[in-house]
Amino acid sequence: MQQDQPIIDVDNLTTAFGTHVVHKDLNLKIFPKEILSLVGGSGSGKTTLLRQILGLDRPRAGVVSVFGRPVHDYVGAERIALTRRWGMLFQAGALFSALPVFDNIALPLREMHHLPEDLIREVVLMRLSWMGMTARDAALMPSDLSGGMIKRVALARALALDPELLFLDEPTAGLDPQRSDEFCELIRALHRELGFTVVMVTHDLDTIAALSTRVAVLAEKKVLVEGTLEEVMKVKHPFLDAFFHGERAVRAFGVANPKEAKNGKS
Ligand SMILES: Nc1ncnc2c1ncn2[C@@H]1O[C@H](COP(=O)(O)OP(=O)(O)OP(=O)(O)O)[C@@H](O)[C@H]1O
Repeated sequence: MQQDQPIIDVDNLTTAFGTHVVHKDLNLKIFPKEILSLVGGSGSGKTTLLRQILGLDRPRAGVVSVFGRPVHDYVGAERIALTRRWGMLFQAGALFSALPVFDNIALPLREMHHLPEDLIREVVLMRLSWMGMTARDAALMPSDLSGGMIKRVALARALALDPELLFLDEPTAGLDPQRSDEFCELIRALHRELGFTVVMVTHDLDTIAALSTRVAVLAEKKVLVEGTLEEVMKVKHPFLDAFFHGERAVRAFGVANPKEAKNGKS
C-alpha cells in the first residue's frame, strides 16, 4: 500500500493562533485506500489539521499537498474540481432539515449545474441502495429519520460524487453500540467495494478498532506515533496509556491490558 504516492502529504506543518502553537513540524502521509484514524487528546489539533488538509486555514509554515499539489495552489475552477474529489461526513450529520432525503443527497450533484434530473435521480437512488434504503425513504424529511438513518443519508450525500477521499468526523457519535457497529460495517463494506481513502477523526475506540488500517496519534504538537492499532497500542506514553488502556479500552477490547485478563480481572 505504502509504495504508492501519498494522496495527502503534510510536510513540516506549523500552525499557530497568535502565540499558541498547535502543530510544530508535523509530518503525515496518507496513502491511497487507507483508513487512517487521527487520534489525540482534546485540543491536540485534530480538527485544525483537518482544516489545513482541506485548505480552509493557512499554515504558519510547511506545506499540505493533496493529490500531489499544495492544497493552496488549487484556486478558482481547480479548487471547485478538488472539492468534488472529496466527501465529508460531519459529526451531527448536518442534513438540511427543510429538505427531504432525496434533495439532501442530490445537493452536491445539483451544485454541478449541468446534470440532467433523470441522472441525478438515478445516482441518488443508487446511493440510497448502498445505504440499504429505498426510493420510499427518499421522500422522508430528516425529522422522520432515526439517528442511524441520518448518518446513512449524510454518508450517501458525502459519496454522491463518488469521491476518492472521504473525511469522517466522529462518524459514530450519538449512535448506540449496535447502530455504531452497523454503521462501521457499512463504511467498511463501501470502502472495500469502492476503494476510496478515509481520514477519520474519532475518540471512539470501537470505531478505531473496527475501521482503521492505520492510526496516527497527535501529541506534543506533532504526529507522535503512527502505525497499526496494535503497534500504536504498544507505545508507552501518558496519552496513549490513558486512551488505549483506560476505562474505554475495557469497553472496546474487553480488557484494559492482557495481563489483567490472565489474572481474571476485567
Ligand atoms: N480559530 C482559532 N482561533 C484560535 N485558537 C484556535 C482556533 N481553532 C483552534 N484553536 C485552538 O487550537 C487548539 C487545537 O484545537 P482543535 O479543535 O484542532 O483540537 P482537537 O484536537 O480537534 O480537539 P477536540 O478533540 O476537543 O475536538 C485548541 O487549543 C483550540 O483552542
